[in-house]
Amino acid sequence: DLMVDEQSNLPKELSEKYMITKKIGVGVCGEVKLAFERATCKKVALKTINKKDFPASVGTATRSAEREIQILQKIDHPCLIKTKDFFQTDDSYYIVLELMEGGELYDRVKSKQQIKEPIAKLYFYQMLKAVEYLHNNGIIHRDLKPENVLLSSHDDVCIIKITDFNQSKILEESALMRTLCGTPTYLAPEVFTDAVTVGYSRAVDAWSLGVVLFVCLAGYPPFYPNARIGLSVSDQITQGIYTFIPSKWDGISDDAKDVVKKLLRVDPNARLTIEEALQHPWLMDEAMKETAEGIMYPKDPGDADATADPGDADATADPGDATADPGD
Ligand SMILES: CC(C)(C)NC(=O)Nc1ccc2nccnc2c1
Repeated sequence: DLMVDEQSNLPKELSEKYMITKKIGVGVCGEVKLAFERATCKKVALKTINKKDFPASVGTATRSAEREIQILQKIDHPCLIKTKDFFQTDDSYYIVLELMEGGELYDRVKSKQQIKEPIAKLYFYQMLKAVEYLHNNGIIHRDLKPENVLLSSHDDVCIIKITDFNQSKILEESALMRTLCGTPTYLAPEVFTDAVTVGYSRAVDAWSLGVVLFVCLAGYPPFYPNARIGLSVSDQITQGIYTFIPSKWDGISDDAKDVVKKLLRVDPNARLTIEEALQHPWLMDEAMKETAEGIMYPKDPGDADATADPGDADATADPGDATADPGD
C-alpha cells in the first residue's frame, strides 16, 4: 500500500509530484483542488473521490469511481476532460485532471444571466461533438448539466470540456442482441416488441443537452418548482411542459428555439439524436464551426490542446466516427 503523507493524508507519491493548494470545486463524489505539478510549475486540478463517504453504498461508489476512472483513461476528445495522473489509497481516489481556468459553465451562466446566442451556439456545438464521440464509443454520460461543463478560460470564445463520468454507462453487447441474431423459430413476440424501444438510453443525453441549451440561452431552466401551479417538476418533465418567457426569448432566433423544442421531446424515439442536432439549421453556421474546429484542433502545436498529430491529414476527422456503435 502507498505510504501516506501524515500531514494531509495524501499518498506520498502524490504530494511529492504535486503541490496542492485551494479548493476550486465541489462535486457529488468529492472535491476539486487547484494543484501545481512541481516539475513543470503547471497548474492542474486534483479531484478527490472519497470511498468512505458512501458507507451504505460503498460498493456502488467504488464501482462508479472505477467506471469513471476506466472511462477517463480510455476517452480522447478535445471537449472531454483528460486525466493526467491517478493515485489511490485505501479510502480515496485521486484523479489529476487538466485545469479548466474558466471554471464551470454553471457559474458563467449565473454571472452572465443569459449567454449571447453566438457564444451559446459555440459551446453547444462543442458539447454535441463531445457527446457524439462518447455515443460512438458506446458511452452514455447520463449526468450532463452546466456544473459538468467546464470552460478553458474566462474568454467567451474558449474550449469547453465535459467532466464527471461517474454516472455514465458503458453500452455492452446484450443478451437481447445475441438473441435477435439467432433464428426466431421459438422466440415470443414480446421479445421483438421490447427490442423496438431498447437502445434508446443514449437519448437521455440529448434531452439533458436540450435543458443545458435552454439555460444558456434564457438564463432560467425549462423545468423548475412552481413554474406551473399544481405541477411538480417531474410532472412538467414527463408531460414536456415548459414556457419560453417572451422577455427572455424575444431576442433569440427561431432556429435556436427549434433545436430546444426538438431536443425536449418527451418521446425518446421522436427526440433529435446528437447526429440530427448537428445537422439542424441552427448549427449550419460555417463561421462558428471554423472557430470551434480552430480551438478544438489548433494548428499551432504550442497550443494547450494540440492533440491531433500535425502530420495526420484528416486531423479534423472526429476519431469517434471510426468506432462501431455497440447496441444498448
Ligand atoms: C476558475 C475557478 C474559480 C478557479 N474555478 C475552477 O477552476 N474550477 C474548476 C472546477 C472543476 C474542475 N475540474 C476539472 C478541471 N478543472 C476544474 C476547474
